Amino acid sequence: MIRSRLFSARSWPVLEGLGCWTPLARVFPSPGRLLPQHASPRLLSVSCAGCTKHQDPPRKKRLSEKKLKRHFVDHRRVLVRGGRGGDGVSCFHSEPRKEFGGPDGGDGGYGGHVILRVDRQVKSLSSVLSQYQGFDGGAGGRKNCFGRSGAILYVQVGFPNAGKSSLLRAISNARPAVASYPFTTLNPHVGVVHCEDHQQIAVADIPGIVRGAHQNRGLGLAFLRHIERCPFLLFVLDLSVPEPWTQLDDLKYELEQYREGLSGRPHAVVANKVDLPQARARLPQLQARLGREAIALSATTGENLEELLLHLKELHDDHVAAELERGRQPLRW
Ligand SMILES: Nc1nc2c(ncn2[C@@H]2O[C@H](COP(=O)(O)OP(=O)(O)OP(=O)(O)O)[C@@H](O)[C@H]2O)c(=O)[nH]1
Ligand SMILES: [Mg+2]
Repeated sequence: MIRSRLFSARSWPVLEGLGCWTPLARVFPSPGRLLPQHASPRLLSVSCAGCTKHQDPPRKKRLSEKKLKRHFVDHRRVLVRGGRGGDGVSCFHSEPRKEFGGPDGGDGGYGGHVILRVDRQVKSLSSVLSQYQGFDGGAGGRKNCFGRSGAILYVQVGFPNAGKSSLLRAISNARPAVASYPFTTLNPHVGVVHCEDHQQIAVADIPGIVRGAHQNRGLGLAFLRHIERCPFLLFVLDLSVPEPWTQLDDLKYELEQYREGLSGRPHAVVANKVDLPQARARLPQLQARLGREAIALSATTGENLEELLLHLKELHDDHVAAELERGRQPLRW
C-alpha cells in the first residue's frame, strides 16, 4: 500500500521505479515517508529549488460556478428504517439452595433512531444516501439485564437560507435563482427598485456569508469583497430558525474581521419568513435581543414589504445627503 502511494505521489517523481523502501526520518520531516534504500544522496536532497517547489502542499482548486451547480442536489428520496429492537431472553434465576428463583431474563435494548439533523455547513444533499438503517439493539441477558440500545444515526442535511434572493425578486425586477439550500447565489445580482419620486435604488443580493467567511470559508473573501462597495446594508435574517439573532452577530463579526468598521455602516435588519407561525412567535424575542426594530416581512407573501421600501429610501436619502455634504456627487441609476 505504501509503495503504491509513493509511486502515485507527484511530488517525488525522481524516486519512481526504485525498489526496496525504508524510512528516512532525518532527510524528510515527515517520519511516515519511505525512501529507497539504495537511492543516492543527490537524489534524496530536498534543498534544490526544483524539489522545494514540489514540497508546497497541493492547493485546492476553486470550483467554477458551473461545476458547483452540478454538485448541488436539493431533492433526495430516502428510505429510513429505525434499528431493530434487541431480543429478550427467556431464562430462570438459578442459585444454589434456592428453589423456584423465577424468570430473570432481561428485555432487549431499543433499536437505534435515525435522525435527520440540519447543518448550516452542508451545502448540498449529494452526500445523502438513498437508504439508512438504524443500529440494532443488543439482546437482553440473564439476571434481568437489559440489552444495549442501538446508537443514534445522524444524517446531516441542505438548511434553507434566509431568503435574500427571494426578497430581491419581491422588490425589484431582478430574477436571481431561489432554492432551499445554501449557496444558491454564487454571484451578486443587482436589482433596481423604483421609488415613487422616480428615484431608482440599486440593491445587490450578495451570496450567503457563513461563519469563518473572513478566513475564506465558503468562498467568503470573494463574497465579502462585494460588500465593501455598498454604502448601506440590509441584514436579512431567517426568523424561522431558533435564535435568529445569532445570524446577525455572526454576520457583523465576519464583516468586522474582514474590514474594520464595515459592520458599522448604515444598515437595517430584516426578519424574513414571518408568514411561518414559528417565525412570527420569535419576533418579540428578536426585537428584545436587538434592542431595536427589525423589519418583519415575508418575501414569499409580500407582507410588510412597504416598510422595507420606506427604510430603503431613508437609507438612500441619508447616503445622498452625506455624499453631497462631502462635496461628492452620488452615483445615480
Ligand atoms: N416561508 C417562507 N419561505 C421563504 C421566504 N423567503 C424565502 N423563502 C424560502 O427560503 C429558501 C431560500 O431562499 P433564497 O431566496 O434562495 O435564499 P438566499 O438567502 O438567497 O440563499 P443563498 O443564495 O443560498 O444565500 C427558499 O426555499 C425560499 O422559497 C419567506 O418569506 N417565507
Ligand atoms: Mg440567493
